[in-house]
Amino acid sequence: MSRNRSHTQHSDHQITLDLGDNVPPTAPASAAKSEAVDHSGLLASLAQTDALLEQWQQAEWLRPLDVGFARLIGKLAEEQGEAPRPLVLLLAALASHQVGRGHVCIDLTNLLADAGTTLSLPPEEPRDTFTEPEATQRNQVKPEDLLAGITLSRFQSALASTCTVSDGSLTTPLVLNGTRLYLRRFWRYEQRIADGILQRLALPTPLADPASAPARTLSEALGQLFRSPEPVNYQKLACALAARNRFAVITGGPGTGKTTTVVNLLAALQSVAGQSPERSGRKFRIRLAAPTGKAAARLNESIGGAVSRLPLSGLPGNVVPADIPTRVTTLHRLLGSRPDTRKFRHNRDNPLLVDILVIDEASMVDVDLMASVFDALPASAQLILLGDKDQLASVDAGAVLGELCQRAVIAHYTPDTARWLAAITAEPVPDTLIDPNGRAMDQAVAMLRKSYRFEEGSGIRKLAEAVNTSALDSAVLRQIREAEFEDVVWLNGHQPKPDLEATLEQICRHAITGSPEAFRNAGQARVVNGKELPPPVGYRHYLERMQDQDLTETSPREEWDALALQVLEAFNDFQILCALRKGPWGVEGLNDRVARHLLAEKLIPRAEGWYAGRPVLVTGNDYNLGLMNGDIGITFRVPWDKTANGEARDTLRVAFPSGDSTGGIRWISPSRLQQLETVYAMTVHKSQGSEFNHTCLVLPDRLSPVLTRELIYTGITRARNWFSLITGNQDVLRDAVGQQVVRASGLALRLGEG
Ligand SMILES: Nc1ncnc2c1ncn2[C@@H]1O[C@H](COP(=O)(O)OP(=O)(O)OP(=O)(O)O)[C@@H](O)[C@H]1O
Repeated sequence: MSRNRSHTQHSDHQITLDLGDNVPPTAPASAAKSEAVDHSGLLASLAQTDALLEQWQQAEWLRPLDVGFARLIGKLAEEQGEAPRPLVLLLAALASHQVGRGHVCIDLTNLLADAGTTLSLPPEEPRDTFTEPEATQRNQVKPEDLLAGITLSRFQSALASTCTVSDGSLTTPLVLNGTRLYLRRFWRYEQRIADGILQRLALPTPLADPASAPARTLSEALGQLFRSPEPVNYQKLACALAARNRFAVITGGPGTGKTTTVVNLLAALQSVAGQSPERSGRKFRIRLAAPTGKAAARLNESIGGAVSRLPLSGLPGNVVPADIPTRVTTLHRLLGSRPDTRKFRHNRDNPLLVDILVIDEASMVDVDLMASVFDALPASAQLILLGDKDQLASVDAGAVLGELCQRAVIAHYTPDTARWLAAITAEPVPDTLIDPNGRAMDQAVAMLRKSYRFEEGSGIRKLAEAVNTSALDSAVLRQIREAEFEDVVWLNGHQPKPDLEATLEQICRHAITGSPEAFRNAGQARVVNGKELPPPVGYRHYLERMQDQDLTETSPREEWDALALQVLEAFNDFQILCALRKGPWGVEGLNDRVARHLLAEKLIPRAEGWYAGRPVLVTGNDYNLGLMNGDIGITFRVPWDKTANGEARDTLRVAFPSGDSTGGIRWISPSRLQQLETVYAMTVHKSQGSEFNHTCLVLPDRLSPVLTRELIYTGITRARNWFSLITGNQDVLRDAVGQQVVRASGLALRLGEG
């Protein structure tokens, strides 16, 4: 998953399995130092391989699911009268392991070239103390040692000789495509996505001829919608490109105008529909969706304003605001998720009633969900994906958006596309983006390149760009260490290896106040886009707002709702983000510690269990309660219940935003909430799709595979106005940026072939 990671050394082998005649059961110290310990015996018999997989499972290197899958493959082979091959079982377990790590398949060439890095085994978690499984890890035979003498042709001949593997034309549980080995389900997801894209790209477009009536309408509409002069108006180019194709991707960093662009695009498309004699002026049915409740809520908030600012009256085709939806739903809701099954209500047999579907935050959509989207869309429906290609990929397998945008920076527009774009938009397409050998897929990807949210001197912008382009050199590091930016501070950047305990205390103090004094001019009088910003805050801010209320049992519910909304907004003004989950630098450790500090400051009444002020993060979808993974609520003490003699009685309720644009609140009793955690600290993974006024990114004291460029970039870009960094070691930021996520998949290849 990550490149450039230090390689595991061979010096600490201890053979803990019975290796038969080849190798003594416990390798002597001298042999342990040798690079040449032969582990091939472990692949000589099924029993040996099975025992090895069992050991890897015990050490928590593999999931029970991975080992179970390998055994199932063995059983299937036996049922077909075939002697199961140890190598096939090993590869089956490893392919399943890779899926658990977000890869769609396992690339056998990469596996042989560098098994340790490819599999991220042994797992590296920066911890000082070892639990029992971790201690056993130290004695494991490592995959790279096991595979040391094996060649690609040996893999291939083993896979060719079993009925459990095919090229996909047979219904086998494993599929081998070139050197990529898939679990069939994932091969199918990828195939369905590729087919859905290629089929759409091949559909004829009525806009192909710039002189045609629909193309002229599009051109006129875009001219009305984009009036302000820009050296190159990438938003306008993106609109034209996405309007032309039944499948399109619009990618861009924070504040580059993805929402603005898509709203303009939808207005332009409705304009074309409104003028179309074939449609008799009937407008398109449009739906907007996002992968999580949080992301949907965020788009909900911004889209209404963007639609209301549209200059619709000047557009051809009689476009009215109601033609552009402002309600955003989650993808699961849109597709019709059903309890206890991965299957959705909408599918090939029951497609969605939609002409255009827009998916925001598409980087969070995994291959399973994306394949379901294509299944549920009518063949002629237009799909537009929006997202930031540089963010972390989905938690589950796949990195669809990232893969589709692999060539986005240089665009690779063919001269034909460039001519068409110039004719429709009257915008010049820079020569650097033109490539006579551009592929069909390239013609459907648009990248927004100018940030409208962050001004030129913004440290958040500068830092995000430096991380993204690996240009985090000592000059940029010095700038953030020496607080040369208004919006960025590295709170302990002057200490190369700060003391653990002192740093954790510093994080807690920062969590309470937001440390405005650390920012330039104490964060005072900072003007952004013509508006003066309040200085940065910490958690004291929302807790004081909560305490400063004088509502009683007779106060109308709307007043409680208004208070909850204010407190939730105030909570959104600060968020600690961690790279890790466990350990002192992780979410679990910091949540405890911050709560204890807030208690000591008398800002909360207790630090454990349920209490007024406890912020919680929902960690799984709950359709009965209408809560989605990622939703954040705050616990309130409310006087709504009555005792037996009719007196008001205080109880706790958790206030969640209703998730639509109504600004309503859902009050839920803590006992009804099943999957949640306290959220003073949150992982960067969980923060995807969210944005906070002030974000504090906490990085641990040493590198681990999870610390990647994508993670750092995602953490930084969650900050809207203020960003603070605290590190356990000064080098960890630069080293993490040197590690990039590369997820194995064949989607780009399939699309390139198409
Ligand atoms: N062409 C433009 N001219 C001036 N301001 C713009 C333009 N495009 C976008 N903006 C402004 O920049 C800000 C960010 O725009 P928008 O919300 O569309 O970006 P985004 O890429 O969707 O952001 P996010 O990072 O939140 O996904 C908004 O305040 C918007 O009004």
